[in-house]
Parts: sequence; C-alpha cells; structure tokens
Amino acid sequence: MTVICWFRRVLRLDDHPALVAAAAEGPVVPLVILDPAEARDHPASAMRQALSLPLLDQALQGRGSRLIVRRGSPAQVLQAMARETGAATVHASEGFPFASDEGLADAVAKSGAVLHLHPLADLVPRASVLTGSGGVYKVFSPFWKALRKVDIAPPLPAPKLAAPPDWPANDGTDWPEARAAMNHGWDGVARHVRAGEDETHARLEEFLDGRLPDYKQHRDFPWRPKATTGLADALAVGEISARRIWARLQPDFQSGTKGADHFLSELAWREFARELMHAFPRLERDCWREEWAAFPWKSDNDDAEAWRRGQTGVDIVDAGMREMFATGQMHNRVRMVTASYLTKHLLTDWRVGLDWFARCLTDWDAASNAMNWQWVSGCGPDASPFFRVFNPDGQGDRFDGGGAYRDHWLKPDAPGARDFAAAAPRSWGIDLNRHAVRAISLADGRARALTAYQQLRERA
Ligand SMILES: Cc1cc2nc3c(=O)[nH]c(=O)nc-3n(C[C@H](O)[C@H](O)[C@H](O)COP(=O)(O)OP(=O)(O)OC[C@H]3O[C@@H](n4cnc5c(N)ncnc54)[C@H](O)[C@@H]3O)c2cc1C
Repeated sequence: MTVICWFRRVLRLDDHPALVAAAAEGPVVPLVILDPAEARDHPASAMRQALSLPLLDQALQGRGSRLIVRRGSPAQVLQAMARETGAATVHASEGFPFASDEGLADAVAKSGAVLHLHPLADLVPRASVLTGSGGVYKVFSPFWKALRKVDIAPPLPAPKLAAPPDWPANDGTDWPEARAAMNHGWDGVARHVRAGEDETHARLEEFLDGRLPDYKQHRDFPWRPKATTGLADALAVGEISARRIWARLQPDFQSGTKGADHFLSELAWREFARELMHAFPRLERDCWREEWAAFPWKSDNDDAEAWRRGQTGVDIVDAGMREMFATGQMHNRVRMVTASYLTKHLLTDWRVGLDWFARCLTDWDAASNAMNWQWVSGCGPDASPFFRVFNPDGQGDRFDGGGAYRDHWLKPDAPGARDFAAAAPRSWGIDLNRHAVRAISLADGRARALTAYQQLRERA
C-alpha cells in the first residue's frame, strides 16, 4: 500500500530515517509542504529550501521516483494527501527544533491514516547525553567531553524507492510567499547559495581536501576564503546530516589530523544547542537564567532599526549586517560582534536581534540561533560574561586587519556595498556615500551597559 514520506527539513535521500521507514513499507510518495506562515517568518530560510527542491526532485527522478510539492498548512495538506492517495501511513521527521508537531497526528487520523514521527539524524538522540545526576549539561566543555565517548550511530544509506501506481497532483517547486517576503533580495541572496545534496557533499570534500589543518587558526577571520565549511545552511535544510559529517571526519579524528577535533567540537555546539532547547523549549523567548528577566533591555527602537539596516556607523557591525542582508550569511565572529553591539552598546533586547537573524539567515536554526543570542547577551546557561564587552573597532582590527572585509561592504564602489544597496528596500533610503553617525560612543555604550549589569546584580 502507498506510503507518504513528508520530507520537512530533511531535503536529502542519504541518512533519512523517515524515508528508510517509508520505503520498507511500500511505494512512497515523497512530499514537501510549502507553508505560507513559514515563508513569512523565515523568508531567507524558506528561499534556501525552495532552491533545494528542484535538485531533490532530480535526485528522486534518478531513482524512479519524484517529488510532490503542495502549498498550504501542514495539517490540512497531510490530511488531504492521505485521503487522495489512500495511504495508511505518513512518515516524517520530528519538527524540533524548527516547528511544532501539535495537531498533525490528529489531522492525519481524520483521513484514517497514522503519522509516524522519526527523530532527526542528529549526532545523538535528544536527552541521551546527560550529566551523572541525569540532568542536561549546562556547560559546553563537559558536554563535549561526554559526547566524544558516545557511539554515534552510523548514517543510513539511501533506500530503494518504489513508485506508487498513480502520482498525485503537484503544485511545483515555486514558493510565491517566500519570493514575496524576500522582496527584491531573492536573486542576490540566491547567487550565494550552493544548493542540493550532491553539492553539499562536494563542499565537505573541498573543505577536507587541505583546509582542515588550518581550520582552528583561520576560522575567526571573515575575509579568509573558505576557512570554514559554509555547511550551516545545508545542515539547516537537511541536505546533509550531522551524523554523515561526523562519520566522514572519523578517519581524520582517529588519526589526530590537525583541525579535526576542533571542527567536530563546533559541530558539537550545534548538538549542544539542541540539547538546551529540548530541555528548555522557550529558549527563543525567555532568558535561561531567570534573574535576567529583570535586565533593562530596550524593546525595539530606532537604533536597532539602524543596526538592521547596516547604518550604525560602526564599520564591522555595518559590514556584517549588510553581508547578512545581501547574502543570507554572516561570518560567525561578526555575528558575535553585531549581537554584542546590539545587546550591550545599544542595550537592546536580544530577542529583537534573534528575530532579525531568523528572518535573514539562510542557515537559520531555531536552537543554534537562540543559544548563541543568549550566549552573547549573557543570559544563557554557558554564557559569555556580560561584563566582557567586545570593542567592535578592536574586533575589526584584530580579525579584519587589512580592512578587506569592511571595505567590501562599506566602500561605495565595492561589489558588496552595491549588492547590499540593490537588495535593500527602497524605503530604507540607502545612500552608500553617507557614513552614519554612531548613536553612542563605544566608551559611553560600554559604561551604560556595565551600569545596567551592576544594577541587575545588586537587585539579584
Ligand atoms: C548571534 C549568533 C546567531 C547564530 N545563529 C545561527 C543559526 O541560526 N544557525 C546556525 O546554524 N548557526 C548559527 N550561529 C552559529 C554560527 O555562526 C554558524 O553556525 C556558522 O557561522 C556557520 O558557518 P560554517 O557552516 O562555515 O561553520 P563551520 O565553522 O564550518 O562549522 C561547522 C558546523 O558547526 C556548527 N557550528 C559552528 N559554530 C557553531 C555555533 N557557534 N553554534 C552552533 N553551531 C555551530 C554549524 O552547524 C556549522 O555548519 C549563530 C552564531 C551567533 C553568534
């Protein structure tokens, strides 16, 4: 009997537990649902998924199958698809950490079918790496130490797929709501995307072909070409599994190749974020440390708007914000600096920044985004201490010494600045020749942040 496999954010054939389970039951209808609400809240991430779909369809066709795409809310589409195909079973991955599964099983049951949810192929099942007393690790180092000792399950090979007797109707891979939400930024951002499962594996191989040994030394420099893998967007839309990357790195890890240990520890940060969010589902909205609820962060404000538009007058911050708007990506070091500037110098609530990143990043990942924002702003479990305020000018000089990164995004004739101006909405009135005036000096911003922190400590 026909079975539905809803791909969700697992846009691959390799190491796909839901697909393996579906294929073992009978002919599979591979399904993707384009949800207008998702496109509205996370347009760059939706766009990133949309770019992957034609390639997923190609890969399926290469195996005698094809991709069926439907637009609408997941519960309604699943119900309709189960009825149309007569499928008794729907297999899918769990929505965590991106989406809720609430109501889905009931919707499917109304069509007489059963929904089976499978865990994502992360390194470990959630809540399986715990402290001696059975709690979640709140500090990364001991978590990493424990994770290294665990046997990580091997990735699953892509299954053989049988086609159903009839294919249901297909809405096609265009996602108009995502296109509308991206406005005229779509084409510019799309130029920076390397989509598809094959392409992702090729990217990993390129990285392993000589760049791994320098990973630790080079990864903090935003203008170092290809110092990092650039795989976060592929992981976020599921073109590759963390388990597959882990398995591929094992020969280097076991033989002590320089860089391998550090690289896998970064992958472990992604896992750590998931553990934290699983234990504390409100990680995107509430401070992990309760006392921080009283911190006097400002809600959204004009300075935050200038931050979003890359118009703060602080070069490394503006460069980073422009990079993210024009390409859907931002270098990790620059993410830390821009986030620190917003939450400390501009004393603005970390959730204002989190929401903007969640709209603009092609690698948006609910858990990684939330953990890192809480880390930078000091309210997370294993957070950078609030009193360590990054000096953005100093960070720029240290990690972009020659200024090439900043010039690329700020000099009026530079390609990056022009791409940014082309992507920005007209209402922003971007004038590349105008250098914005800082809302507050770095010294005053730092002093204001530290005073607020001191008051919080006195109240606690
Ligand atoms: C404020 C802020 C927000 C962030 N938001 C996101 C987000 O929405 N999605 C996201 O994937 N990453 C996020 N990060 C983490 C990090 O910036 C990106 O994962 C990294 O830039 C990806 O580049 P890469 O793939 O070349 O990484 P590489 O250096 O090649 O690392 C390999 C993989 O390890 C993981 N990783 C590396 N660093 C981190 C980290 N600090 N936290 C979690 N995982 C990590 C990623 O999956 C990455 O692809 C955020 C960081 C900050 C400071």
